[in-house]
Amino acid sequence: MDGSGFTLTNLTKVYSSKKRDVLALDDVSLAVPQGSFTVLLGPSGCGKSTILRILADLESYSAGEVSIHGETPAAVRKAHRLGLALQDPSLLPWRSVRDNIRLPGQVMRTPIPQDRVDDLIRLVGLEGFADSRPSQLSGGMRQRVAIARAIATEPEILLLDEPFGALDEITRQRMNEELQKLWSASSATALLVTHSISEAAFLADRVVVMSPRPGRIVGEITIDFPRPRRRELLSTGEFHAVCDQLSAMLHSGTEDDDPDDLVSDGELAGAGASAGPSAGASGSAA
Ligand SMILES: Nc1ncnc2c1ncn2[C@@H]1O[C@H](COP(=O)(O)OP(=O)(O)OP(=O)(O)O)[C@@H](O)[C@H]1O
Repeated sequence: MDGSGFTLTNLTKVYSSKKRDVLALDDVSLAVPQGSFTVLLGPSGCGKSTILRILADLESYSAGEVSIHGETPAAVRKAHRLGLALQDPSLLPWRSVRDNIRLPGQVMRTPIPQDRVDDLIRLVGLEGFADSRPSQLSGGMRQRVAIARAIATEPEILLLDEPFGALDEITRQRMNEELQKLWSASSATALLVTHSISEAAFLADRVVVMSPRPGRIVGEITIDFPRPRRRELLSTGEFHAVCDQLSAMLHSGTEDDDPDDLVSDGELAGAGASAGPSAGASGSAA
């Protein structure tokens, strides 16, 4: 391990099909410091999930370089050093809460000790539900199981794709406080994608703002509200100021947005070959 966290260098992703090519990421460069909590914020279609899927080795990329703690995404995935939670919790319906949380240990052939599984169930507030099936849980409870499963093997890297996107505002905020607690107790490098400005400002050490068509980074803000952050933070002037700054960045990235995300082969060839750093303003807030 080289202590460098994640590094994306001039990353370009083109989704190709017979009908058309979509330039989903255009020359994206990003460094996520080890042990940090970074949030990718942007509107729908800006390529947030594509970045996350590339890091998780679920998607290939067209040009550029990706390094996770000095290694390729494939090497990190094969070594089971990654925890992943997606918008759809994708639990195994025939397994109990306890057995879903134990699953990654079984895949790794390194069983998770029973007392750790019990601790995780307590940590995510599901005491009394260890033997329940996913169908007997609410959406928020299922997401808590998914988060517990993602951190069960104490992964070095935690990738979270809008894990609470389908939840109501109050449950979502509570889950964000829990997630922050769980992450703070670990040493994981976390990357979460969202289109919620307040969620980004609440959770992140650093918010990276993206714009769509093609997906690119338009700026970033360091957020240094002390932790643990509690919901009272949401009503402070400082928090609103950070949200305003993020909102301005988001809008600056979409003002001259071309709604046509289709590009010609010639443009794609140029995009793949260009090697300049992403456009980016950087600032410090709070
Ligand atoms: N498998 C695919 N085939 C073709 N195009 C795709 C595919 N996946 C994503 N795209 C396109 O790539 C672009 C980026 O998609 P991506 O899902 O990464 O965006 P996102 O920012 O995560 O959006 P959302 O917030 O809606 O999930 C979009 O234009 C999308 O239509």
